[in-house]
Amino acid sequence: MSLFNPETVTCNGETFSIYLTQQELEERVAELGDELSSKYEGKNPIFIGVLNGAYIFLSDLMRQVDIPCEVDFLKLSSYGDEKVSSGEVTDLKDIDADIEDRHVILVEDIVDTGLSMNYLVDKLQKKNPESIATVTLLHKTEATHHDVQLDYVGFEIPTLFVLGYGLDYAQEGRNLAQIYILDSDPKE
Ligand SMILES: O=P(O)(O)OC[C@H]1O[C@H](OP(=O)(O)OP(=O)(O)O)[C@H](O)[C@@H]1O
Ligand SMILES: Nc1nc2[nH]cnc2c(=O)[nH]1
Repeated sequence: MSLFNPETVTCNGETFSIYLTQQELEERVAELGDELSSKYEGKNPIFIGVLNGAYIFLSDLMRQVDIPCEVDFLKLSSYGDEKVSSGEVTDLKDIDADIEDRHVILVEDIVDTGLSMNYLVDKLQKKNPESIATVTLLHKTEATHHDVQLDYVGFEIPTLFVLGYGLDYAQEGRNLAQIYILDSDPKE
């Protein structure tokens, strides 16, 4: 456990309260790792992490997977430094691996409107993988209005802005070991 896990944090002048503890995160990530290990036994899957937000979740998740597997990353941006989506996805970095005929496990930190996940599954399908499964640590169920394929979900959460465990507010707060939720409405 981290020695510094406060109940509330201030980030860029806004206050956030604890929502998911380090222990809750560890337990759920271990469950997801077990499920993936069973499902992909003998398939040598490639995990594709979506930078920046998914890097902490992905690194913890992969260490809970006990079968041979690989990793690569891509990067998009739709939020910039804001709390609401710009409504457009910008490609910032593609994967380097050849995923043709491979079993792909696409890993996101959060599905909010669903724009990014929808865009990514379409983009990766064009590279002719054998299969694509999606994993997201967090899903804002009521905020999702794009059609999304979600195969593994860590936690369903309300439509409020969250911070920590890889998720930022204007690039800060990714290093928090727990997940915090904004005390006021994100659009205020
Ligand atoms: O479902 P959506 O409304 O598309 O939102 C989800 C996306 O938003 C975040 O990315 P962001 O653009 O904030 O970049 P980051 O991961 O570098 O923080 C997150 O990592 C997802 O990719
Ligand atoms: N940090 C952060 N990024 C997001 N991207 C989409 N929704 C969110 C959110 O609630 N928090």
